Amino acid sequence: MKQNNKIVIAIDGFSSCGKSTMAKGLAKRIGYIYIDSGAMYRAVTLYCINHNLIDGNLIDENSLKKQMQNIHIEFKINTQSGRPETWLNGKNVEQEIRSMQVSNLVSPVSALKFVRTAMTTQQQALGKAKGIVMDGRDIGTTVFPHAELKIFVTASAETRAKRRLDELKAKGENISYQEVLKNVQERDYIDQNRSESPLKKADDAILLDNSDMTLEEQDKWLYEQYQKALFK
Ligand SMILES: Nc1ncnc2c1ncn2[C@@H]1O[C@H](COP(=O)(O)OP(=O)(O)O)[C@@H](O)[C@H]1O
Ligand SMILES: Nc1ccn([C@@H]2O[C@H](COP(=O)(O)OP(=O)(O)O)[C@@H](O)[C@H]2O)c(=O)n1
Repeated sequence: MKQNNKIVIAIDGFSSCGKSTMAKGLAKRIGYIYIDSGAMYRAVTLYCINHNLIDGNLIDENSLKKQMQNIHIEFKINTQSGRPETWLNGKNVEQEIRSMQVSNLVSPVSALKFVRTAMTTQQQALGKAKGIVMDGRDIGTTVFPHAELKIFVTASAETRAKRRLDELKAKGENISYQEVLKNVQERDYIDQNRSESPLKKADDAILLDNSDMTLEEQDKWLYEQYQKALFK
């Protein structure tokens, strides 16, 4: 049911396929709130790193479970860029959460049931009034199963790794294509095979393979899907 003609838009898909770029662009164009659900899982992972809850690949699940109540995640619009930034316990962590250190640990943290329950509850609260574009892995399947528009984005792992590599290099990270490709493939595997709300296309989601699409072409395509969903 639309509330004052506002709907919920879920954009799920594989790592680094362009979900956030598409979601941000559409939200800005139609005046919706944009929520990067991945940033929330990244913020939990950063909290774990900062509080020594991860040793190698081993997560101190009992301690993390007790400390979930200490993890407060907010999104605040940067007045200069106009873009939302992720804040963890009162600190702007938008840059830190995008590091490879976080990217190498976020999938195991995100596979924990109590982490997913806490994040999903917060995500659903954010979308209560509709008028939201949320991107992630399980938005159309678990967080907003009744979303009026669901998109599932994919592209070849090699294309996605190249896109992420270019993004990280532009931010000054010194990293190899092989390292990025390995992280993309590992996270896709873990995300798809975890027992709790795994990454998979919702039956009623529209599939988009944007391997050969430009930023402009995918934005145009997404806006057309939004217009169709409004008048469904
Ligand atoms: N169609 C596209 N062609 C080329 N680069 C793209 C395309 N879509 C997104 N990108 C770039 O790929 C990188 C990852 O995009 P992002 O939206 O962060 O992916 P995701 O949110 O799926 O992880 C960004 O640098 C973005 O500008
Ligand atoms: N709704 C979501 C969003 C992200 N995640 C987890 O968080 C990780 C990082 O998500 P992200 O969207 O920031 O990652 P990228 O697609 O930007 O590489 C994913 O690899 C998942 O493990 C999740 O489990 N559920």
